[in-house]
Amino acid sequence: MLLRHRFLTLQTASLFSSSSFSSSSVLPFSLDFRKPFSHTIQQTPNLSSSTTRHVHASAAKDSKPAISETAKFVKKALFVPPGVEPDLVTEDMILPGSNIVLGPYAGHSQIKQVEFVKSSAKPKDCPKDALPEFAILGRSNVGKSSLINALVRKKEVVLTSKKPGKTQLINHFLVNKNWYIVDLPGYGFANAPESTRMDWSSFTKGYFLNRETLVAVLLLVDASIPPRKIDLDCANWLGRNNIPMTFVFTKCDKMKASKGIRPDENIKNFQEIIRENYREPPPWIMTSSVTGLGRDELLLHMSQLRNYWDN
Ligand SMILES: Nc1nc2c(ncn2[C@@H]2O[C@H](COP(=O)(O)OP(=O)(O)OP(=O)(O)O)[C@@H](O)[C@H]2O)c(=O)[nH]1
Ligand SMILES: [Mg+2]
Repeated sequence: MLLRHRFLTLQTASLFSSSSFSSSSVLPFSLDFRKPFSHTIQQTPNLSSSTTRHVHASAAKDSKPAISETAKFVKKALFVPPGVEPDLVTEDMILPGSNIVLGPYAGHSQIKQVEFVKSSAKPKDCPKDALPEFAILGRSNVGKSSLINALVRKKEVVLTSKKPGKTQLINHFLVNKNWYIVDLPGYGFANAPESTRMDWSSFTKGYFLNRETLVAVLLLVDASIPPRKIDLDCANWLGRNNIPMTFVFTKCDKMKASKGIRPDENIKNFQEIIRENYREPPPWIMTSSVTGLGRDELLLHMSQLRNYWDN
């Protein structure tokens, strides 16, 4: 059994209902922590979900201020990690700009040291030292390499480019000598025919399916453009294959986004689709590699996933 299944598993549920994503082969999924930490929110959340009520009730009981705009924006579809009782979630446990509740497994999160280890052309060539790792996945040009540079606070640890397709190999970066960040090739080149767009999977498919040390995939989604089918197709593929993931919205600094739609609106629209199709909400977080938005929060989230995985 893959080690990552000790941490969390994505489960398939009923068929997609959204017409834009309807396909007989497309299945939604939900997050489901395995025992002994099975504190998931049970039903499809909406504005009046059980979690919301818990947040409100808890805040009222403790005479805390009313729920913040951020928490409202989260739309009450919280990601509750292992070790947290959903009934006891309070607003101050939610990471700003995300739906992620911080739990007891969160720990040391800052990056003190990072070193490039290797580029692998094939999944079987990846490091074999069994350290936990996070894969950075997303459409070409979404900002994968930039996010890694922002996380490690180095400008050029990873090459970035205006030209899509810069990252061609599986690149392993060792952090603090005990976990990896993995930069992957992007999928969905603009202008490429649909048939070749998902070719990334033939390259990285083996990696996702066989990498036992994969704690989670950070699936990057560009918040400066409206939701793309290919991103949801990718999320769906990961879900069907029980690969844990976190949605990381990038380019949230681009407030003058294309087509006059702002990042927060794009994210809300994306959330609407997610909420329609997922029984349990995956964790998601807003980031900007330009301003550093979400950096520390994402690292904290990664620390709780990693520490639980290590446990
Ligand atoms: N404004 C803004 N631009 C960004 C951000 N992140 C990345 N970019 C820009 O987006 C472009 C692509 O960034 P990369 O980090 O190279 O994207 P990538 O996903 O690694 O691309 P591939 O390796 O080709 O798949 C570059 O011009 C970056 O400067 C961000 O948070 N805000
Ligand atoms: Mg790149």
